Amino acid sequence: MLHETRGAIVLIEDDQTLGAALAHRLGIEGYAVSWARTAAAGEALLQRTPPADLLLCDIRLPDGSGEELFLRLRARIGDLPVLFMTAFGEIDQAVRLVRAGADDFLAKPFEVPDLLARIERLVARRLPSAEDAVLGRSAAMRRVEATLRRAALVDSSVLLLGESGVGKEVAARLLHTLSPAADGPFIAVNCAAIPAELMESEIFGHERGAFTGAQARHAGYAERALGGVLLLDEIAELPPALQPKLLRLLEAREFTRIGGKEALPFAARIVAATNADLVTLVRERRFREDLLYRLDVIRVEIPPLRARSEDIMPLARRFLADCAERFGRALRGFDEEAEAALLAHPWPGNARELRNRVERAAALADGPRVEATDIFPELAAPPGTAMQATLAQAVAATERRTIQAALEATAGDVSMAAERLGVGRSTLFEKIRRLGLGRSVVQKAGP
Ligand SMILES: Nc1ncnc2c1ncn2[C@@H]1O[C@H](COP(=O)(O)OP(=O)(O)OP(=O)(O)O)[C@@H](O)[C@H]1O
Repeated sequence: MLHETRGAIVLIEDDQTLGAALAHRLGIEGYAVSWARTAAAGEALLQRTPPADLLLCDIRLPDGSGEELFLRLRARIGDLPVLFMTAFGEIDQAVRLVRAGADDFLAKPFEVPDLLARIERLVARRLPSAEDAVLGRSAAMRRVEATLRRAALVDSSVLLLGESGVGKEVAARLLHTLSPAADGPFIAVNCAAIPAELMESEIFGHERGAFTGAQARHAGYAERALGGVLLLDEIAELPPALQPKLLRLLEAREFTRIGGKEALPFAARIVAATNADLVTLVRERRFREDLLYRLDVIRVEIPPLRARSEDIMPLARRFLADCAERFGRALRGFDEEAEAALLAHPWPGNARELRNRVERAAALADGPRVEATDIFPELAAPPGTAMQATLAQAVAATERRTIQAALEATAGDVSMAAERLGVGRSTLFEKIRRLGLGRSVVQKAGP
C-alpha cells in the first residue's frame, strides 16, 4: 500500500541495528520505508508497484553484493535514484557503481543529516518543478502529482482522499491522461447524486424487462468505462447492498447486468474518491473492510487549499483568465487588497469555492482590476451605510483574516507571525487585542 508520503524508499541492509535505525529515522522524516535484509528480498521489493522513489542499498549482502544486484536490475529500475552505503575498503567498488549509473554513495560511518540531505535531493529530482506542475506549485501538490504519475503506469486501484472541492476529480482526470488508458473514456460517477434504488442499474446496467420500466437494455457505467477510467466519487455513499458487487468487480473483474445471466468482463481502471473517514465507517460496519482494502491500494491525500497557500494565487489567476475569456471581459488581475484577502481566506470549500468566487467577481467586477469586495461581497457594508464605514470594515476584515491566517500558520506564535507579516511584535499584539483574536495566540512560558 502506498500512502501519501515524502517518497517511498527501498532499503536493503543486512545489519539489523543499522537497518532498524535507518528505517525508523526515515519513517520519522516522512518516507515510506520497505526494508529488506537480503539482495533477493530487495529485488522483490523493487518489483512491487507502484515503483519506489529511491533505493538505499548496502554493498555487502548475505546473498550477493549490491553491485551485482544493481547491474542486474539497472535496465528495469529505469531512472530510480540509487544511493549506496559502503564500508571502509569498498570505495573503489562504489566509484565503479557511480560510473555505472548509481547516483551517489556514502561511506560508513556517515552522519545521518548528510544521508537525509542526499536522499531529499535525489527524491526531489523526481518531483515536477513548480513551473511544470499541473495541479499546483506547492510542494504538497507536486508530491501528489509525482504519486499520480507513478500510479498512472500501473493498474492498481487508486483512492483519492480530501475535503470537498480540493480537486479529487481533477487528480483522477490527470491520472487518466497520464495512463495507458488515456485514449479510453473517463467516466465520473457521483455516488451521492444517484438515488440508492437506481444506483445498481446506473453502475452495472440492466437487461430489457429486468424491472418495471426497463424497456430496453441499458449499459451501466462499468460497461461504458471499457478501456478507460471509472471514477467512483463519494464512494462512502455506496449502499451496503452494492458493496459486494463492487468488490466482485474489483476482484474477479466481472459484473452482471440486473436481470442478466452472463458475467461480463470489467476492463477499466477504478479510482475511488471520498471526503469521508472510511476507517471509521468500517468500524461502524457501514463500509466493508474487504472493499476498503481493495480500493485503498494506492492512496493519495489531497491537502485542503488553506494548507497550501502557494497554490491560491496561481489558481485564482488561472480561473480569472478563463472567466475573462469566457465572458469577453478585459480584466487585469487582482488589486493588492484582493490578493491579501484571497490569501487570508480559509477556503472551507477549497478550489471549488475559489473558482466560484472568482467567476462571480469576473462577471460583476467593474474592473479593470478585481477588488476584494468583488470576491468577498460580504466585506461590503449593507446598503445605506456610509462609504467610509464600508472601507473601514473591509480593511478590518482583511486585517483580521490575514492575522488569523498567520497565527494559524505559525501555530499561534506571535513573534513568528509578526515576522511573516512584516510588523513589530507589539504592533501585532495590539492588533490582536483590538480584533479580539487573543484565543488564536499560544502563550509561551518563560520570560
Ligand atoms: N489543481 C487544480 N487546478 C485547476 N482547477 C482545479 C484544481 N483543483 C480543483 N480545481 C477546480 O475546483 C473545482 C473542484 O474540483 P473537483 O471537482 O476536482 O473537486 P473534488 O475534490 O472532486 O470535489 P468533491 O469532493 O465535491 O467531489 C473544479 O471546478 C476544478 O476544476
